[in-house]
Amino acid sequence: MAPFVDDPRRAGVLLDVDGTLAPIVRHADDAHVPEPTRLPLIAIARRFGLVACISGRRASVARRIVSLGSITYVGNHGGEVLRGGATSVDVVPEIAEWTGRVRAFAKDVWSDELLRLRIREEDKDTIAAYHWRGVPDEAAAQEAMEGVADRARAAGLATHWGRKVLEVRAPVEATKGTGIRKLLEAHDVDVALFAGDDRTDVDAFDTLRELVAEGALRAALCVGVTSDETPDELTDGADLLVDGPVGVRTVLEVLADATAA
Ligand SMILES: O=P(O)(O)OC[C@H]1O[C@H](O[C@H]2O[C@H](CO)[C@@H](O)[C@H](O)[C@H]2O)[C@H](O)[C@@H](O)[C@@H]1O
Repeated sequence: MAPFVDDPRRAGVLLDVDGTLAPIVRHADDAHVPEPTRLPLIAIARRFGLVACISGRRASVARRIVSLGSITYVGNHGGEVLRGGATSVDVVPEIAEWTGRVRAFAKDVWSDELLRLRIREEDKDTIAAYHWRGVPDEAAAQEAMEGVADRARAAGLATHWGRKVLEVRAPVEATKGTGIRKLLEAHDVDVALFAGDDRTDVDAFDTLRELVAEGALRAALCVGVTSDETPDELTDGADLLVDGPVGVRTVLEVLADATAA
């Protein structure tokens, strides 16, 4: 932690939201960041050169979940950004062009069978997400989602699997890594850490390491947040593993306490 707390104004703290700041819950709409996590987050947001959330959520929804308006939110896995204090979201134009096709696919693919399996849709504007956490038969739901993913790819769309969620997206290169790269180009920091719990977060790890190799960062720290659903690639890619959102809270408290003076 020394490179981060020695000169916090030259350090970036980048955080995933669901499963990292906000505990995983059955219904996506119920997610929130607990107050004991928000408190050190608010403290470091005042002291560090860059604090941002890099989420698979829409940027505006991520801001609602975290409930801190002063920091920047990169949303939809790098597809959009809501800057600190801003009221409008910037969407990657090439992705925005696909919104109509993603929506048309989502309408076309929806069926009585998906309804019977109790699969839940999440409309993320440029992304259609399908959730099956806690449905009566999760295995059957996941199998049905394999069919949806096949159809999406056949329609020229991209698919991404997360924690009991399938996402159908534009076939445009946008990841948490591309979002972080753009963000760091606009912020003069020497070191950055990222904490995340899912496959999409490994892109962020990779980009931080690329930035170190390119000389754009002096050091990076990749924090993997573990659960009973941790993908192997996240464990393999992490420099440090912490146990769930409570472990992340501890990291934030360490950063806040060490920079309090
Ligand atoms: O990148 P993140 O901020 O971690 O967002 C990833 C996805 O998070 C949400 O889904 C996940 O959290 C839900 C609430 O705890 C949970 O019910 C679900 O099973 C998880 O997959 C969100 O709904 C997705 O849109 C995000 O892509």
